[in-house]
Amino acid sequence: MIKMKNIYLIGFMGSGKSSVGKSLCILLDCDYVDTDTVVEEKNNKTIVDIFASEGENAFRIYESKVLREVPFENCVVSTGGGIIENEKNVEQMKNTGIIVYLETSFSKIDERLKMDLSRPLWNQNKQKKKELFEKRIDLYRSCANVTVKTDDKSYHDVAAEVVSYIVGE
Ligand SMILES: Nc1ncnc2c1ncn2[C@@H]1O[C@H](COP(=O)(O)OP(=O)(O)OP(=O)(O)O)[C@@H](O)[C@H]1O
Ligand SMILES: O=C(O)C1=C[C@@H](O)[C@@H](O)[C@H](O)C1
Ligand SMILES: [Mg+2]
Repeated sequence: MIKMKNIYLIGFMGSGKSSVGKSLCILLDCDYVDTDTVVEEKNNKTIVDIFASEGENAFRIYESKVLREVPFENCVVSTGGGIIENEKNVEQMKNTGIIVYLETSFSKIDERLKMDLSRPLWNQNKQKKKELFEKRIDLYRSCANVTVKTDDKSYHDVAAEVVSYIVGE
């Protein structure tokens, strides 16, 4: 079996990292890790509960630890929206794979996450969400090897576009 570099999907909440990741790992027939899911499984708590009982900093420590434990090859990794806020996380993703930024507009994310209560940093006023979005855009752009716009595409189409970039690498 030919081994491939990891593919790390980054982007804001609701950009489709988890949805695209599942589709992508089927297309590439490789392993799959969703860092948010692993944090929840390891702690036996939802992300909402971790934020409420231990705070965001504790979540960030769990998240970085999970990233460090991901195998160094053959995985599609759907990351959490804030993983790029820690430079060491970015360094590790750069060293072990290709970073794919799923670029999505704020208005599209707002539409997708309208009823969502499972993301503590989305569950705050619109001004704060917008500020977080603006603050992170440059971080996502600066560390990405590949950027795929998602606004008017299904997540299957986004996954297929990622494959076309990877095959062309
Ligand atoms: N390309 C798309 N078209 C339409 N809906 C989408 C698309 N991508 C994701 N969604 C929807 O948006 C919601 C959030 O998607 P998803 O959980 O994959 O985002 P995420 O980037 O993993 O978010 P988080 O950073 O919080 O983990 C889901 O309801 C999903 O079905
Ligand atoms: O953007 C963020 O900071 C987050 C995104 C989600 O994937 C989760 O990692 C958590 O809700 C925090
Ligand atoms: Mg996700």
